Amino acid sequence: MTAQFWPSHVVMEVRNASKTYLSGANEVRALTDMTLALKSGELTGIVGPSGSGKTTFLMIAGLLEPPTSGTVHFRDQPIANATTRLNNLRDFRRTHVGFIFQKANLIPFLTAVENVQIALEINDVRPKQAKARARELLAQFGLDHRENNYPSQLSGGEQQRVSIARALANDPVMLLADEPTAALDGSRGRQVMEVFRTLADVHRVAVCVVTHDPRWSDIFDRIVEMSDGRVVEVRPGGAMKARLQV
Ligand SMILES: Nc1ncnc2c1ncn2[C@@H]1O[C@H](COP(=O)(O)OP(=O)(O)OP(=O)(O)O)[C@@H](O)[C@H]1O
Repeated sequence: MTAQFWPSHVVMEVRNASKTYLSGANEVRALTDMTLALKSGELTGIVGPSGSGKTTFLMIAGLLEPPTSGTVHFRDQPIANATTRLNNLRDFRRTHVGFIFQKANLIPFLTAVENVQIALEINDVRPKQAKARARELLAQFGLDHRENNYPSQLSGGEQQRVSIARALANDPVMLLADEPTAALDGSRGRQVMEVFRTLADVHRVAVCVVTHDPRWSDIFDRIVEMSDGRVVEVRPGGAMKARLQV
């Protein structure tokens, strides 16, 4: 039996969430009554025009922004709503959620290996083990020869790969990525998407990727299309279609 047929469960669910930002005197409605569950072992792509609320959804699902109304549930237990102090969930985020943003956001005065290592040490992994794990992760992304370089000495694509290694350091149950391949060339981009596919299939991580790039649609289980702060369509991606045809 292959991994993809193992039962999956809902890891994080955003329920009936709306989000309004204040922009000067104006209110901007970024999400309207959005419900979406992210399941273990599932690779979800989120697509939609600029300003449709994709990043806002990731921020709410990742407990970096509270919804204005609605709730976020972790394994069926409510974990956040409009009144939750998200600072109190910092430890929870560190141990359960991996984030990858458009920009790598590495710490400039730490080397590549130290940038990954620190994510482990914050979670009480001993320095020696943390370094070994960090080196292993960097090697997986073809960065073994770059581990002692500082971010300013790395290309944009290399920096992004370090940030992916950092996001995976603590074995998150959920990985949220916002345009992770935007700074990568085609083959590096595919390599990253294939890592996400493996994380979902083998490690049963719930992976959710915001992307504008139509080349990856074959690799997703499902594609969620957003428009104007709402989900307008959920369709099977290529991975799910391939399975249905087995
Ligand atoms: N911090 C903020 N303050 C004010 N308005 C915001 C803020 N963040 C997002 N918005 C607004 O909310 C709406 C949704 O933004 P969001 O970034 O979620 O869209 P997106 O689909 O991710 O866009 P893109 O593809 O351009 O990244 C937009 O109108 C945006 O301008």
